[in-house]
Amino acid sequence: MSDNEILSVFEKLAADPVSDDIKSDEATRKRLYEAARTAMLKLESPWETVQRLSYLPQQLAVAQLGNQIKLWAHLTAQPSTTHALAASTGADASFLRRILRYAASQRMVEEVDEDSWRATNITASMAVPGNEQGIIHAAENCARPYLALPAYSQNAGYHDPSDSFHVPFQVGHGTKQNLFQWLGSGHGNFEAFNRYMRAQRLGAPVWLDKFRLEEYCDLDSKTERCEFVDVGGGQGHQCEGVVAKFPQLKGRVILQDLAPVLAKVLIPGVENKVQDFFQPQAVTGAKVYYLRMILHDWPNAQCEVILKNLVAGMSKDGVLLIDELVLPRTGAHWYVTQMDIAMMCMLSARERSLGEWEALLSASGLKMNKLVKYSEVGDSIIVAVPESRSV
Ligand SMILES: C[S@@+](CC[C@H](N)C(=O)[O-])C[C@H]1O[C@@H](n2cnc3c(N)ncnc32)[C@H](O)[C@@H]1O
Repeated sequence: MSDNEILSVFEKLAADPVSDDIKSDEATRKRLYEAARTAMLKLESPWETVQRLSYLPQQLAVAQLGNQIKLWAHLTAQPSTTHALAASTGADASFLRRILRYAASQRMVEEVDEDSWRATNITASMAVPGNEQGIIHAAENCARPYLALPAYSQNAGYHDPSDSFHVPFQVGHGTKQNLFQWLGSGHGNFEAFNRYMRAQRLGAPVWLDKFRLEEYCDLDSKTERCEFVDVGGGQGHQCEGVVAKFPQLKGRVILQDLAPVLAKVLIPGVENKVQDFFQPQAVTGAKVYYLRMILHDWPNAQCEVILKNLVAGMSKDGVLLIDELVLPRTGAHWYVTQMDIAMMCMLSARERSLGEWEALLSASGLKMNKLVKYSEVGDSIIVAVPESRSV
């Protein structure tokens, strides 16, 4: 293909609306997105690189501000003018024009004409309630720790942190508490954290679509036995999913987390039980203990405590389901690598490769029985059983 042909393909892609065929074919859309993203980065000049990196935090700040004044929601509802938006948001027109002009240059909105704007796919995405919470969580809880990584490392040495009380988080927020203590004692934005944890995988592949939970739970159980415990289950969305998928499930479904998290959660068919996972597990002998995005929050030493507490409470036929990312040996996706750095900065934690998972399980008295990968980027269910078990 000649340079001119390449140019016309890219220009057409940039100018035209995304075709319905591409929109309805997620695999092709993703391939195109990744290819265009890589191509853009390959084309970048040194000046463009420094501009992109230096002003990156502005995107997050403007995204949050637009949600604060419902700018994105107003524009998603209908195209509008600077003055009409000033009237509906309460912001000054001159201030708003500058925000909108920046947003248009990032395709967060589209500039139709002078002082005339309409929504893009990005405007609408920013206004989705779960994404709005993600933006607040990133801006208020995470951004300072990320930016503190160099200062922290210069002082602490350039190695993996291993203690959640000594990570960029403390430097960024000027605190001695770790993330969960800090959020739980009224700092930062706990509500945004909790609501984003619930929403962050909306639209992403769901483990229950690929993993056959019914092979591990007794759907017809007539006993009081607990069939499913979501350990550190947050707002209970996975318990909710289990109950919705298996309405016939008779056994108990239990949601565990810290008291402030469970305070406002009420899901029909799900029992709430306050449980600190660093303490012995109070619900013993359950069929399935499920941990989603828990172990990636902690360094190995704490993960071992969490896992050993579960092993001690497991009966002969119980299993542990670990719902986490598994890093490939090479070519990890940007979603996974940015999550890994987030875990490092916020909690001294990490995403893990297959070998790292196996080592952690073995150190905790467990072994991997099965691995079911349910997303392209590596979301997986690791089925683990006590090491002493024969299968
Ligand atoms: C990253 S969130 C994951 C929540 C949920 N499993 C999910 O997938 O959305 C980590 C959860 O661990 C909980 N947590 C933190 N420390 C805990 C502890 N010591 N005992 C029990 N839960 C804890 C938090 O309150 C939070 O709900």
